[in-house]
Amino acid sequence: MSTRIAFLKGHGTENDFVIVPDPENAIDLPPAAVAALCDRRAGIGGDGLLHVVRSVAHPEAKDMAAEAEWFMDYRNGDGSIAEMCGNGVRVFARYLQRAGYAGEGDLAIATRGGVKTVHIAKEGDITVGMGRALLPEGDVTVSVGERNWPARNVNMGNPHAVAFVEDLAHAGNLYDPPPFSPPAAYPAGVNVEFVVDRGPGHVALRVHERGAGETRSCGTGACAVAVAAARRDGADPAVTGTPATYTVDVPGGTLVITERPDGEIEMTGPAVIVAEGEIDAEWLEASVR
Ligand SMILES: N[C@@H](CCC[C@H](N)C(=O)O)C(=O)O
Repeated sequence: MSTRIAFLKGHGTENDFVIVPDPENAIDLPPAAVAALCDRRAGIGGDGLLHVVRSVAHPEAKDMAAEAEWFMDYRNGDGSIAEMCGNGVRVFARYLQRAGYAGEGDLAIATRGGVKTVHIAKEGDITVGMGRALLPEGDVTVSVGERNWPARNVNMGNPHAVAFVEDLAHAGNLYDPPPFSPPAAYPAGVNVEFVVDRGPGHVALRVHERGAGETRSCGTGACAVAVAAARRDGADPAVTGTPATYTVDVPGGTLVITERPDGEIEMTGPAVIVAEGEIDAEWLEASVR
């Protein structure tokens, strides 16, 4: 009889994840296994995978264990590693709540992008402190077909290029990464957001996620977009002394982002667990051979 590995499936604004609880870090998840689990036809399907591990049991998180009991070992759907996932960290918190590992209130979660604090309510949306954005200098141009746009570099722990466009349809097919120049701008790849205005403090985006293709939402991307929009709109909170709040519509829902005068960014949005089940360990082993 084959061994079975527990999993759950969840999403935040339809950015969907396979969740693998593994407190003691005992499950081997090489990139091929992650890609097999995230495959939408031959696997469970997901934009990414949330490996739920106690910080003390993971070499990349041991140093954060005093601050945060749990480490979000986040993987993109193609098996690559990413520093941070804004929708994922809310879904991660929802899983911990459901499993009885966390109650209502504030909870610190370790990520490769540092420790994030999540506020868990009994039900409804979850708010996460996303930290500060970095705005690396450098001109970047993003292209789709004959169209080119200047893009703003925003780093939310992971890299983003934000381009304001007239029509989201101009972004075309975002399955493959849109070309950018200079080609060496993002040696480790980049997430690209295309943005239109919907009204004051209200924008909408489509996104190409590094390691996943076009997704229905990206939390770090929505934060990057809110920061780029605030700078464009002359609403930089560090300058005005007033928090800037943007409602960001994504194909899978809506996120609300606030940047405070001290630079700290908060994101609020849904986090839903939709199913739980068991992975056949023999199938998983065979998928990496
Ligand atoms: N969906 C995420 C971002 C996941 C990581 C990203 N694809 C990367 O490679 O940086 C989010 O909600 O932030």
